[in-house]
Amino acid sequence: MAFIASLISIANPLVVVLFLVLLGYVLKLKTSKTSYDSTKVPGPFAWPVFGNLLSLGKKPHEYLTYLRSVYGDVYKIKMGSRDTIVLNGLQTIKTAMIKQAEDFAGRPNFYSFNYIAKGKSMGFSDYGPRWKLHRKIAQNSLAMFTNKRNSPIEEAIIAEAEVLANNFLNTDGSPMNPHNEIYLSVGNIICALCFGKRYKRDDPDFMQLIKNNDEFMAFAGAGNPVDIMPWMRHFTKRSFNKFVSILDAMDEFTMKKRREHLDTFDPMHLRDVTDALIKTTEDISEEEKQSVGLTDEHILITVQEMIGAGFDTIASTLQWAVLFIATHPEHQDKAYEEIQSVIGSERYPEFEDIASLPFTEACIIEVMRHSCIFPFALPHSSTRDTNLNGYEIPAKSLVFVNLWSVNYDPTIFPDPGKYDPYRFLSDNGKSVNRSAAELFLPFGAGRRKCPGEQLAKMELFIFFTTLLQRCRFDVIPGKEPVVDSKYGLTLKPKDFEVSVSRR
Ligand code: HEM
Repeated sequence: MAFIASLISIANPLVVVLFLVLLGYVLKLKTSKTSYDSTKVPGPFAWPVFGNLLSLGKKPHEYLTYLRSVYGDVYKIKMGSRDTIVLNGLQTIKTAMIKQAEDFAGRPNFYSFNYIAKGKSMGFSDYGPRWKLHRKIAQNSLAMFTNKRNSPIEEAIIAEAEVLANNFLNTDGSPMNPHNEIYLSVGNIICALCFGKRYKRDDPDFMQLIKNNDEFMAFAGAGNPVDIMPWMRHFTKRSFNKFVSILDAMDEFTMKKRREHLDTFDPMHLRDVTDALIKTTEDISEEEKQSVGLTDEHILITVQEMIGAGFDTIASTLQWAVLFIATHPEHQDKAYEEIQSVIGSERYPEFEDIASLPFTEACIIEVMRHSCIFPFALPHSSTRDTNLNGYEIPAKSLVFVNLWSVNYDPTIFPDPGKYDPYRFLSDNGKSVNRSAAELFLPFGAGRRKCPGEQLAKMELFIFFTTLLQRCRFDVIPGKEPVVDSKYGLTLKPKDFEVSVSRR
């Protein structure tokens, strides 16, 4: 009691009131009778106002995976005052995302989602007829340029991989951080896809796009507290306005590109995703659009989504790839020998080589498992009252899909912290073990599964194989990289340096 009296004498009355409310809350919890109901989702104690936020730590995916061992595959935490269901483990996540696909295909109504792509994004909008049509349009416009054999995008990736390998080799064995060059190359592929053009590194438009993207990632990666505690918008106005101004710059950039495209648009010759979307606005009838509430603005702004989703994801994965390969010279040499025996050094790798390079492909699959760049997919929401594994889940619950709990499940992948491509090779080592590769879900599953999977696989394979064909990556003695991640919108490796020499 003396402690409370001295607290009252020194503290701000508001803090004291808050303290007493918390104390009352804890005492009430301790004294109230708990009646056990097996259909109620279990979970840890949550504080008022902050819920479990303060326990998440710097690596929320690791903490939430630990909670799986206490509460099982389905449990509840509070993000601020918001109930959040966390789904863990391969079978439970597949049941929710595939068997009960409609029940869990929603997105939460986060405050910041109203501002991304002027609130007209496909990826951040809730499930329903408008989303379905929007998703179909996005998927078709991507597929037009990424699924075809000899697609122009494949040519652009091959050319850009050569640029990347040469720029690495130009460092002449001095210590280098691969981050910037990888970002510029991957950014150029997104530009080729969306705007039909690869840029010189110092082109002003290209530099603007990279700047916008960097700022967006830095801001969004730090998390928007207003999403889970909307009342905080009154205290974070200045930083939220900064976020909105970054989004405005991104809108302005895509509008400018759209105007340029409209000046030279030819419906018989679609050059890129922007053209494909312009044509879609003409092809779909007004009645169909109106019946679901989709506008031309929704359709055209989809290009911004491709840039946002297709840039950081692939660039982060490639950085991880360089890190793992430099720290595992035995795997690097084996992949190099495989590439030499199948492709040699006279021509550059193409996507169809993937079928003849099982070890190299296994190295990439293991990069995706180990790096787990999306530990929680994107936030989901339940679309109706439902039941999962015997637990009742109310409509509109915020749902986190813990993909990390799958990639790092030791019962599926023994010693999960080890980079081991052999996990994904068949016993005779002559082919990829496809069943093993299906034991984790890097692109999510079900209705919201990533529509960029095909492009991502093509890009990762061509960049990775070309780099290994041309370059040797070594760690720098005395400056060995720490294999660890920075938490953000995607998990990225902590900064590291390697040296590059010619093969
Ligand atoms: C290594 C590369 C990539 C990985 C690991 C990845 C992974 C993911 C994951 C886990 C999701 C969330 C799924 C969910 O919410 O359940 C997602 C969504 C999405 N991804 Fe990717 N992605 C990659 C590359 C790309 C690329 C290249 C594009 C497009 C150019 C793209 C476009 C999208 C879009 C638009 C969504 C939202 C889908 C929706 O809500 O319906 N992604 N991705």
